[in-house]
Amino acid sequence: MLFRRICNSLTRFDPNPLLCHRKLANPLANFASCPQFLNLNRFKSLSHSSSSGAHKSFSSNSKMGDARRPPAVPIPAVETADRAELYRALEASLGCTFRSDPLTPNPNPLIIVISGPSGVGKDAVIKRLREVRQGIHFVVTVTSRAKREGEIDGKDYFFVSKEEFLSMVERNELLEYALVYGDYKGIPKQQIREFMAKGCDIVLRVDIQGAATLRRILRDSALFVFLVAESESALVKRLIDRKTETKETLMVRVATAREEVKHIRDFDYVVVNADGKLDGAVKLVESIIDAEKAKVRQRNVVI
Ligand SMILES: Nc1ncnc2c1ncn2[C@@H]1O[C@H](COP(=O)(O)OP(=O)(O)OP(=O)(O)O)[C@@H](O)[C@H]1O
Repeated sequence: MLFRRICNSLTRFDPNPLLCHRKLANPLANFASCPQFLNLNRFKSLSHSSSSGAHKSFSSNSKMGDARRPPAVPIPAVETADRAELYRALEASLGCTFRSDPLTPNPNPLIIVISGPSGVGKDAVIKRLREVRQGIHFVVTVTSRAKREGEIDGKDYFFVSKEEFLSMVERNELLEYALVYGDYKGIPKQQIREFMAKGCDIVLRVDIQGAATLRRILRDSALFVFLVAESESALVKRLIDRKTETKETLMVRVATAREEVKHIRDFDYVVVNADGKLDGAVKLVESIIDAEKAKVRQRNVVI
């Protein structure tokens, strides 16, 4: 008898719940809504429309207790009913159709600022990160410094004259710029906008001074990662081995590096790039990005 009643109530509903968009004919009128699922939908629509881009939490009015009310339509025994049968019975009992679109919006594109003392391995980490991770765009900075051997214009930097650089500053085309060791370096805004619009995460490589300026401009809307070597001695050896410095610039870079480590507190994360362990450092940076993507309250950057 009970079994026949269940069958009768189930046959009144669309046999394919995944294609059923209309409101199910619910035999129990007072079960016209299902608060717990309406709350999920509210969560979705709030998140999608939110100007802050932050994920919203469930409504505090959520009556989770409703889910534990005795089902209005009998639910078949889980041991004997097949999945489709149970699914339809749950929909019928709750009086709504289960939606299959994602419950959470896509995470916001991130701006990841990677900084650290000279010679710590910023370029090396970013180069490897780009090899192993999809969907990130490394912003090519504009610089007035001379090209080093092996560097490619438009790939490593955009090399421009001092005059050209200063006219970009006048046209407000740079997010941030600075005079570093006698040369100008700046971040073109347009490139960031273009790639964020495509959904890419943006990686910015800046020195400590640049990171401090970016922090003032972007505040918590960007992610700041500080790279360090495992020790001061390792950092100095790395700079010497790179063979790109004169003895004068080497002195300046080493002296500056000692000061720069003190700025670590202005960053969100610190990553040790230990000698011979470049991949480990890159993995940690990737984990940080992944964790940021899973955050309920997303960073939301506007350039
Ligand atoms: N984990 C590592 N182990 C060994 N060598 C490394 C490691 N990371 C980077 N290096 C080497 O250290 C040197 C400095 O690295 P890199 O040029 O990437 O530093 P940087 O922080 O970008 O420096 P700068 O700010 O002066 O441009 C390079 O020769 C690089 O190959």
